[in-house]
Amino acid sequence: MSIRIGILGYGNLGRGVECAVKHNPDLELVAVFTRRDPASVKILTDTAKVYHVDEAEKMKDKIDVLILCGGSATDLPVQTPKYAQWFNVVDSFDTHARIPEHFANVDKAASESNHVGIISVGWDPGMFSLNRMYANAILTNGKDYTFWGKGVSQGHSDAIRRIDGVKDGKQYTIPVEAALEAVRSGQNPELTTRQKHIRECFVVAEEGADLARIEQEIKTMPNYFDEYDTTVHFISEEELKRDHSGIPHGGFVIRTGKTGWNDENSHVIEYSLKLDSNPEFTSSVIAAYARAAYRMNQEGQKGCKTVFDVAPAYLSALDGAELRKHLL
Ligand SMILES: NC(=O)C1=CN([C@@H]2O[C@H](COP(=O)(O)OP(=O)(O)OC[C@H]3O[C@@H](n4cnc5c(N)ncnc54)[C@H](OP(=O)(O)O)[C@@H]3O)[C@@H](O)[C@H]2O)C=CC1
Ligand SMILES: N[C@@H](C[C@H]1CC(C(=O)O)=NO1)C(=O)O
Repeated sequence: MSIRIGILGYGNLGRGVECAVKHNPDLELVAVFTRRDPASVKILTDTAKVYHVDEAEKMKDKIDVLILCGGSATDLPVQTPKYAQWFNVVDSFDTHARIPEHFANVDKAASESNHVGIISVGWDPGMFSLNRMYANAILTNGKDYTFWGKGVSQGHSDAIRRIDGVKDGKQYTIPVEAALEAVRSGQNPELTTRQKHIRECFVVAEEGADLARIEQEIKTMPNYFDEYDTTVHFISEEELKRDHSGIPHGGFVIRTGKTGWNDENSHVIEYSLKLDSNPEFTSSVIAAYARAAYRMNQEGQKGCKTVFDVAPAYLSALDGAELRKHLL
């Protein structure tokens, strides 16, 4: 029997999840929920329907896992705990500084309703988090670094679009070459947040909007831009569509460490991603964790989980001997 999936929020990530479900034969898309007029939202899966979010609770017995695809800046802090009352949920919440608060809110709702809520699923947080954790557990005497880009951060782009007077926008994260070089050459440098990345924003402003205010709001935005050197370019909708239509990204986690009685041996662990489509890759991770959420709940588990709490076998559509073929 297929695992019945619902999507709440139909943007880049929502479209990516719809596509990821197609690539997972044991998953079936049942419904897409939106805050907009459902008639205005066109999906590509003809066996599913679009509903207004107000209809979601009525479908709690028709959906095994609801995937929250809203923005982290303002949507998920409200939506994930709300819908965890009625569903197993998975989200991609990535406002790193607010994850503890989000975890507590989702854990309360999911525990009380006997559901599983897996938060902060994707690549960072998500797969990069897992690899940082593995590397630190293995090379206890070491140092690690995370670099992203050059690519489009969906979280930062969503945060820009939420600013009053912004019609559309995209944010590129760009690693600082000197920092990359110092890490790769094994200098183990101490680097501040500002020394590792710069952020470049391309913004389409509403007619008559106060551009200086928008630029200031972006540059001083806590948890997103205030610790970075950020540039803001105001462009037309046509230019954004023509020059910035893709959502590529990537990056890597690297940890160097030493072993031996006198630290005589050095080791390097590296995990890297090169993504044509940030949303489609993120959605592929989410689809695997939706499978896990369903299975864990079927075993009687409940409450909020992160990628650290999910045994890898829950993620795979394979089991038993087929799964163990990955050991070979
Ligand atoms: N952990 C990780 O590694 C990653 C996390 N993310 C997270 O995913 C979040 C979502 O990113 P993304 O999907 O790019 O954000 P979008 O801005 O594309 O979508 C966010 C929400 O906005 C609404 N929306 C989308 N398009 C429109 C439109 N044309 N008009 C009006 N409303 C619209 C949708 O809700 P509705 O349908 O209800 O209107 C949608 O759920 C990011 O904020 C980021 O935090 C992303 C990538 C990686
Ligand atoms: N959550 C990020 C995924 C990675 C990319 C990123 C950044 O460019 O700052 N941080 O984490 C996203 O929304 O794209």
